[in-house]
Amino acid sequence: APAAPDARAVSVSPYAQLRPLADLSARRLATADLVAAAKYGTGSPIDDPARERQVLDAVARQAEQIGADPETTVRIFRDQIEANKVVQRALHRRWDADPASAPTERPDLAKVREEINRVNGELVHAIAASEPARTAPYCRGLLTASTAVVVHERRLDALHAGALVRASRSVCG
Ligand SMILES: O=C(O)C(=O)C[C@]1(C(=O)O)C=C[C@@H](O)C=C1
Repeated sequence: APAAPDARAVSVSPYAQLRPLADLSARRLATADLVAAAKYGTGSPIDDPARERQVLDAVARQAEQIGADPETTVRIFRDQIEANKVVQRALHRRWDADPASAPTERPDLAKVREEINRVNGELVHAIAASEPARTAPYCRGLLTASTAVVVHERRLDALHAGALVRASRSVCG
């Protein structure tokens, strides 16, 4: 039988539930720079529907295993993926316009995906543990605050800050 959701979630403050979610989203978004560099100049498209399917199937399974809602989890992950693509597209445009700013080393996409998989697993848990906060009427305000703190702590530029907001679009509700 699937394990019950983390019982501690109900006793952790709503802000303390959303904060790790925002931080993990930012960590996942940081991988977009590496994916963009891995694909740049190789002809590999930014959009990889087969890989997206894999990611969404895996997180749905992981959510079920811990007794969390797979549909909510998938919905939130679709936004994580969209946000990742926002960053990749912007970087490719920037590098096309200014080749001197393009990366000089090409990361191994398989390695980057291993990191993405690790963050995905942590995100599934953070989504599950934040259920009370995500369904609370004050979720929006706390999410905005969490996002602002993460933007500041991680010194995110406008591109990544905007993408982080995109990533959290369907967290509340
Ligand atoms: O793994 C990739 O190729 C990525 O570009 C990352 C990612 C993701 O966010 O997981 C984003 C876009 C692709 O369509 C597939 C997956």
